[in-house]
Amino acid sequence: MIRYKKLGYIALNVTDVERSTHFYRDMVCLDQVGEIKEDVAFLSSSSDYHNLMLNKSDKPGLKRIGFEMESTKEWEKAFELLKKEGYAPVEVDKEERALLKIDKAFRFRDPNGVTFEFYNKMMQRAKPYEPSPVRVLKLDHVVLRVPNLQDTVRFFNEVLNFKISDTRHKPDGEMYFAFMRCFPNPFHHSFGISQGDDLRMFHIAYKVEDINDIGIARNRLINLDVPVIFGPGRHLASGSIFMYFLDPDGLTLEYTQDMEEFPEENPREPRMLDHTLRTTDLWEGASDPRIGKVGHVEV
Ligand SMILES: CC(C)C(=O)/C=C/C(C(=O)O)=C(/O)C(=O)O
Ligand SMILES: [Fe+2]
Repeated sequence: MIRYKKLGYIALNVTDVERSTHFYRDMVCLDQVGEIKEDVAFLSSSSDYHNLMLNKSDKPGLKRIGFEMESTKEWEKAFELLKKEGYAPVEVDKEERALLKIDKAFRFRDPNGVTFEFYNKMMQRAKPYEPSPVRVLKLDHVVLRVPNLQDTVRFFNEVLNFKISDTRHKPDGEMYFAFMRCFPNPFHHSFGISQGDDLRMFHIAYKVEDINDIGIARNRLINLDVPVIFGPGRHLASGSIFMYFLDPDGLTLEYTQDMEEFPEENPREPRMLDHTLRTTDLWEGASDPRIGKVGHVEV
């Protein structure tokens, strides 16, 4: 069974790289790493060289999702496994790895055609990351909407060894959402998958230090007319306090805080959770219809 370190980075497509770089730097409070070159920007929320890559495209949304493996041995195991299972992993060439500041990497497509990159390690920055005024701790999770949830969950669980933390169900019992963690990373979900009519990125989330960061962020966003579209509230599934807002292209971002963690040995069983608003938000707030609307997935 293959083992992961964490959700490593997200590559987003944005319509105006400079505008989005300023937004992710000044409003989301990530570090811009290096200058914008050839319409590509890198931002970081840790000592990693980057956790967010911005690329120019007229279709804003997701380009790919990068996971860091626990070790080079696990990276090699993952490559062999995906080859054996017929997912045709392709190694990333030296020039691109130099741009991404990663050592070894391969890409493959999941059953929906979404590009995933698995890498063994990323260059670490000497300069400490000192987020301010919103204390962002890490890239936390990404959520996709897919046309076939059952097959997608099966692939991530049975082939890729992601664990199911919880699922949500309609009144007739049908599953419509799965929260998955990249084993043995303890956090409740680094990857969420929702049943949808089409393939779309729903949101990406950054973890912040505490409730003060959510309050500070809310006022800063509202003062600059950035749409805050849901929250603050508390999700029942992970137990986290959340707040969702929109980036300049209308992509949905979430700040999250205080998510449940699972032990590697003897974790609790996944729960079947209902579809009610109270399960989505224990504080019963309403979400704005713009949530998750923009999020083209490059396939
Ligand atoms: C709206 C979905 C179905 C939901 O319940 C979301 C919950 C959580 C959580 O429990 O943390 C998320 O972070 C999320 O999917 O955004
Ligand atoms: Fe989320």
